[in-house]
Amino acid sequence: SFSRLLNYKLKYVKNVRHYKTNNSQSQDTIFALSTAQGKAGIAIIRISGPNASQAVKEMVLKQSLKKKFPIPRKATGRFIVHPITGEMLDHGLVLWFPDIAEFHIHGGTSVVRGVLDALGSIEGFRHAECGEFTHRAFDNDKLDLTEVEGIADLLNAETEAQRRLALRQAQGGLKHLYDTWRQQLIENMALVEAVIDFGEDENIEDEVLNQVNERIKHLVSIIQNHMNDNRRGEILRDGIHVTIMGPPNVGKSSFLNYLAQRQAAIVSPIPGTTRDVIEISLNIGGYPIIIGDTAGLRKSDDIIEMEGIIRAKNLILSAEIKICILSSVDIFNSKNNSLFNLDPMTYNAMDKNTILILNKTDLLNKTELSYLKEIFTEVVPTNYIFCLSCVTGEGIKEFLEFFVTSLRHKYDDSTSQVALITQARHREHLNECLKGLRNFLGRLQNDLVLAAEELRHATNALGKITGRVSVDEILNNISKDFTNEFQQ
Ligand SMILES: Nc1nc2c(ncn2[C@@H]2O[C@H](COP(=O)(O)OP(=O)(O)OP(=O)(O)O)[C@@H](O)[C@H]2O)c(=O)[nH]1
Ligand SMILES: [K+]
Ligand SMILES: [Mg+2]
Repeated sequence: SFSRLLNYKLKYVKNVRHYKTNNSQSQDTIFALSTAQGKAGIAIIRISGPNASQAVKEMVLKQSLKKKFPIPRKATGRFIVHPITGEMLDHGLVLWFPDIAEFHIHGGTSVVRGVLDALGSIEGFRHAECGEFTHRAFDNDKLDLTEVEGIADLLNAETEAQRRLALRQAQGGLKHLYDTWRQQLIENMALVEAVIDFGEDENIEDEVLNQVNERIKHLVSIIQNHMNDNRRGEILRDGIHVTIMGPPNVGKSSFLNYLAQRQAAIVSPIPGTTRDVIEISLNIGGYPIIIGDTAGLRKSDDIIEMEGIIRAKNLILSAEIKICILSSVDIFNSKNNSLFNLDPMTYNAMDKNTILILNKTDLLNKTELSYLKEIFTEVVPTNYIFCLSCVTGEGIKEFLEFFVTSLRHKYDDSTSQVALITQARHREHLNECLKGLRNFLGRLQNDLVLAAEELRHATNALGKITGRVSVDEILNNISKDFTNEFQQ
């Protein structure tokens, strides 16, 4: 009956998650130095493949009185010898994880060379290609693409925020999410296909399709929510772009140098000193910041300065955070002029989220300063105004406290329930998936076959993120088995 067939189909797709690809390359036994090149206290050599245990047998057990194979996942101190000559190479720790052996040896160049050469002399063993261990883990379904990306990001992480983000992904945060969604899609697809192939009772059909409709609608809203993250993950992974802007000579380069704690940009009393964009990477409160100093904005006839201003404007447009610097003393002195003589180029580049810094406060007294702040607040579009001095450092601590708090507010990843999207690639495929699901919902009432095609498309898009086998393959298998069962 129809319901029996449905059950069968659902049972089948439950196993899809464990569907595996076979790869002949993974038959070789490979080895490599897993720790960094060069002299070090300890070096770790890893051996992986079907014959990995051979390395332990030939280099640890053969010449030893202790013939017992190491207990899995337990480090044991052993002599390591050359498999052919029997020459003693080192005394180190041997670890056995089924399919992978590790030798933890002394990190001297000659010791490492000796052990690697010895491994190479074992029949069927070869040195691993770059990234081959990870590749193999992917082929063996131990890691999916997002986990591989996470591990790469973990190696490159320079700040705490990047490390947290990468670790979450390396541990399967995204994989789990996308696999769950994909599984749901496949289940729903099986239902739709069952109706297409074997639907006979309109009541059951309607009931099944209504159910599918509801579930897909729900999933659409979940995916939308997931994507509605202000690109936090992607921005954190690449670094948060902060641009310093403002008129000439207000202390933009001085501010950059203060944050960098070095003379990264040239500072001089001559307006128009900075022309090229100067970008430096900083770790501010655990967040990766790429901060750019720019040419002072003003009308100019100098072609080099004009080019500098064009570059400044481009950087301002692409900034995630804009810091506008003005000179408090200049503004104070022009307080009777319209708009404080504020150049329209600078004024127009400001918006309500711009952080405004009134620099050079060491040249004003307290009364002048608080008066200035009070009247100036009315003129600018932002509420974030800080008074500081790049010469005395006064006020910079307060600015940094605010800055880190607002970074946490905007980019904190630890409050998110699920892992964050970290690459444009993920977003593209998710968009593709959403498109398919929306089309599916639109077509469900009119053309079931076309609708099913859209669902398949959406499922494939998710599979592309995790790098899992194409859905067509799975479904062909399902259909084949299903038809057999039906005919019996
Ligand atoms: N008194 C005082 N002088 C400052 C302060 N910050 C910068 N200056 C001086 O202001 C002048 C201009 O500083 P820069 O850092 O070159 O200013 P800029 O905005 O980068 O200038 P351009 O690159 O030419 O647009 C230099 O003589 C600095 O020493 C400050 O807080 N107090
Ligand atoms: K200057
Ligand atoms: Mg400058």
